[in-house]
Amino acid sequence: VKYNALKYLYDVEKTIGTGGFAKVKLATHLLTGEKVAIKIMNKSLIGDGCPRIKMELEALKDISHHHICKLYQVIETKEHFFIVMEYCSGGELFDHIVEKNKLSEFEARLFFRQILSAVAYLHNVGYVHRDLKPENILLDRDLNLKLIDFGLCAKPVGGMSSHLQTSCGSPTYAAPELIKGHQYIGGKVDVWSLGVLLYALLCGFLPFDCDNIENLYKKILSGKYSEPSWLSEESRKIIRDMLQVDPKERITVDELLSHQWITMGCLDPVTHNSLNLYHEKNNEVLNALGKYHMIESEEIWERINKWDYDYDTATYLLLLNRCKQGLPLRLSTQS
Ligand SMILES: COc1cccc(Nc2ncc(-c3ccc(C(=O)NCC(=O)Nc4ccccc4)cc3)c(OCC3CCNCC3)n2)c1
Repeated sequence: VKYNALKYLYDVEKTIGTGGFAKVKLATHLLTGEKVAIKIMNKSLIGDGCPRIKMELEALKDISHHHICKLYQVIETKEHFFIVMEYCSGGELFDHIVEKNKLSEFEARLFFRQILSAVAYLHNVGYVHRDLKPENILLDRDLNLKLIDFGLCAKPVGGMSSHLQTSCGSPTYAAPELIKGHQYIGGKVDVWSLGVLLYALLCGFLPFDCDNIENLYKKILSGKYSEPSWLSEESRKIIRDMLQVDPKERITVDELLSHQWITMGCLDPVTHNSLNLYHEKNNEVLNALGKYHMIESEEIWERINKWDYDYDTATYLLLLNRCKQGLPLRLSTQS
């Protein structure tokens, strides 16, 4: 199927993922030749004026963190939303763990610190993820982690403390209070999922797993899981701190940032700060764009600095990415 809205802008290639409402296609941004992931949603499937999509898109526009997949462009037509996102060429963390069976404590620490900084940043800007699982954690070409929210979960408007009723996310990683349908604090739900995630990284299998949902729920509500012999005392402790059934007993994200397991090996505490400057102005990229369009770079910046998430935004952000990796800035003329 050819999408007219993408013609002359992107060369759409294979499908790399399909979810409930959406499918994701690998594509090439024609002006820069960079790979992107385009999440295509059929409006008729989503119905009711798509408020959750609009909420997610507003969230994504606010988010700029080196461990969260970047939004490049949004195209809306009568029947579709096209969400152009950063493409992670390393695939899913899940496949990476499966292939390595389990990670050493050192490797798990490096990965987990990256996920923790992404979640801490999200909470700091007032969003809760609520669907943290290996399928939603991707790897870029340098094995840096990139958090995504493939499942399209709504984000709380009222920031962290608002009690959220809507339950979403896969039960395997879902906190006890979430599956009990109780009122819950979003941030605490993410900590439970982080605990399940770290357990999976260190053990190569899940703490609560079952062939049927009933027993899975019972196990999660019991909070009982096995501790394999190879787990160090510190690993057991941080997992225990996160997999507390009672949210009030559960460690907070802020406490996790400087947990002894996190800083082991003389590592600094994890920070929620992003390495990306918000709406960063980069003169090297502006000069390259100015030359290409034969316009003053200041005038280019006037357009870019509106952050309309149109093709210009995508081009600027893709070139900014290349510039930060020390790669040459190229603008293809065959567009
Ligand atoms: C090399 O082989 C491979 C193999 C597999 C993948 C790749 N690469 C690759 N890169 C990029 C994507 C992608 C990025 C963002 C979104 C998204 O929906 N963002 C929205 C979003 O992140 N909201 C949000 C985030 C944080 C807070 C609030 C809101 C969706 C998809 C991808 O997808 C494929 C799926 C497949 C099923 N499992 C999940 C990934 N795949 C490459």
